[in-house]
Amino acid sequence: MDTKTSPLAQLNDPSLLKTDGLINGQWVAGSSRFDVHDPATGQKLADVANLGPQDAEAAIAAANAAWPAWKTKTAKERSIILRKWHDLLMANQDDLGRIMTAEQGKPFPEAKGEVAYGASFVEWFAEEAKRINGETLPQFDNSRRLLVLKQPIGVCAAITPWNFPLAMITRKVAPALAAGCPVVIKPAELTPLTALAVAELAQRAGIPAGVLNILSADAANSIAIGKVLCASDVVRHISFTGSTEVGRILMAQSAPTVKKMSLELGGNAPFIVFDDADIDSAVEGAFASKYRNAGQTCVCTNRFYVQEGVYDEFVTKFAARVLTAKVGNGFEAGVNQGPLIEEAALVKVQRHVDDAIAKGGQVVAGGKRLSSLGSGQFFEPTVVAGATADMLCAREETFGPFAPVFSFKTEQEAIDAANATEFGLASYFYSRDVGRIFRVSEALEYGMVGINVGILATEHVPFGGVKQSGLGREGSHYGIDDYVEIKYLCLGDIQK
Ligand SMILES: NC(=O)c1ccc[n+]([C@@H]2O[C@H](COP(=O)([O-])OP(=O)(O)OC[C@H]3O[C@@H](n4cnc5c(N)ncnc54)[C@H](O)[C@@H]3O)[C@@H](O)[C@H]2O)c1
Ligand SMILES: O=C[C@H](O)CS(=O)(=O)O
Repeated sequence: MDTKTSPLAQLNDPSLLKTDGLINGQWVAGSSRFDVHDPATGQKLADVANLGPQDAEAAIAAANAAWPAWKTKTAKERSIILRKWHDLLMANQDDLGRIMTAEQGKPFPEAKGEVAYGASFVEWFAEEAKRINGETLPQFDNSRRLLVLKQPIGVCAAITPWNFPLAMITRKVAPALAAGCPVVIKPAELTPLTALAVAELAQRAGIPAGVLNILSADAANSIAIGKVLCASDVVRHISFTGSTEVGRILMAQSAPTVKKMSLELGGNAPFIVFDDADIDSAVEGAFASKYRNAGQTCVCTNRFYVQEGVYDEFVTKFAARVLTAKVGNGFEAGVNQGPLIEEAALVKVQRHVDDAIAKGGQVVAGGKRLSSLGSGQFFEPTVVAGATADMLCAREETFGPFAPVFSFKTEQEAIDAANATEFGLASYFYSRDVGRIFRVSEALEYGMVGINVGILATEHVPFGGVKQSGLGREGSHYGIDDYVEIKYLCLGDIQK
C-alpha cells in the first residue's frame, strides 16, 4: 500500500485492515495472494490471501466443530453477542466506510450509509434470535401431545457480491448466527477488505472461533471453493447473492446434496410513471432508484416507462435532474456518482447506450465514458429518450448509470411491458389513483413493488424476488426461516 496516497492510510484503527482469510479464529495467509485495487484511481490497495479448496474444507470442518457449542448457547446469549457486533460495526462506521469506498468506489457518505444498513440486520436478528418459537398442535388422540420445534439447520455457506460488500454479508450471517448456525463466507474478490474488517469486529464481539469463517479468494479460486461448498454434505444451506447465471450454477452443483438455498439474483426493474403521478416526486424517485451506487444495485431501475401525456415533461425534468449529478472519486466532497467496479462494467454500459442510439434513441443527458477522469472507470449518468422494446437495455440488466425511457399509452400496456422479463426482483410505479395502485401492484410479477418511492429496502421488510431473480427472502421476520429446520414431535402414552 502506498502509505502516502492510499485512502487506507487514514484509518482511525489500522488494525481493521485485514488481508488474510479467517479460519477457526486464525488469520490464514494462503499459498498465494491477489491484488485489490481502488476503482477510482486504479491504485493497488493491498494483496490478499488467495485461499483455495483445501482451505474451504478446513473452514467447513472448523464450522462443524464449532456448531454444537454455538447452537447450545441460549438465544439470549447469541443475541447479546450479535448486539455487541452491531455496536462495533457502528462504532467503526467511518473506517468501514473508508475501506468500502476505497475498494468498491461508492461515495463515502453512501458507504457509511451501507455500514449502518448492514449493521441494522445484525441489530434486527439480535432480537429475532429470541423469537424463534415452536408451537404445540391440537392432538388427534388424547394419549398424545404434538409439538413443533425449530432447530438450526447446520453449517451454512454464504457467497456474496461486490456491490454491497458489507450489507450482503450481514444480511445472511446475522440470521444464520441468530438461529444457531456457523457460517463459511466467500466474499467477492473485488471487495474482500470490507468483509475481512467485518470479521475482525465479529471476533472482537465474541463470536467464537469457527463460528464465522472468511475465505478470501480470486475469481478462479472462488469457483473452486464454490464447488467444495456445494459438494459438501456438511454444508446444509447455501445463501448466494449475485448474478442469475452464477445462481443457476450453484443450484446445479448443490443438487446432489439436496441443500436448502437462498438466492438473491439479478434484476430488471421497471419504473412506471402514469399520467396521474406527481411528476416532480417521480423524478426524484427515478434519480434515487437509477443512480444509487452508480446504478450498480440489483434493485436499480433498468427500464423507465412513462405514459404519453406526461412523457415530455418527465424526460425534460429527469434529464435536468441527472445533469446535476457530480461524478468523481468517492472521497471528494459532493460527489454522488463514483466509478464503475471494473472495465467489463463500463464496456457493458457503453454497449447498451450505443445499441439504444443505433436503434433510434435520443441522448438527453450524458452518454459517454469519462476516460480522462482518474482510473478512467467513470461513466456519465445517462438518459436516452425514445427507447424501444428491441433494445438490449429492455431485456438485459445494465448494472450501470444508464436510464432508457420508454413511452406507453394504456395501463395494461405498461403492465405487460414491465412483466416481459424472466426477472422479478424490484419494480416501481408512480400514481395517485388508489384503484390503479391496487390493480398495478397486484398485476406486477415482482417480489417487491415501490409505489411513489424509488428506494424500498430496510432491515425489517422481506427482500427478494420471484421468477429468475431468486428464492427466499432476506431481512424481516421471514429472514430467519431459511436457517431453521422444522421438527414435528409426536408424544404418546400420555394417559399412562
Ligand atoms: N438480489 C440481490 O439482492 C442482489 C444483490 C446484489 C447483486 N445482485 C446481482 O449480482 C450481479 C452483480 O454482482 P456480481 O458481479 O458480483 O455477481 P457474480 O455472480 O459474478 O458474483 C457474485 C459472487 O459469486 C462468486 N462467484 C462467481 N462465479 C462463481 C462460481 N462459479 N462459483 C462460486 N462462486 C462464484 C463471485 O466471486 C462473487 O463472490 C448482478 O446481476 C446483480 O443484480 C443481486
Ligand atoms: O443490490 C443489492 C442490494 O440488495 C440493494 S439494497 O440496498 O438492499 O436495496
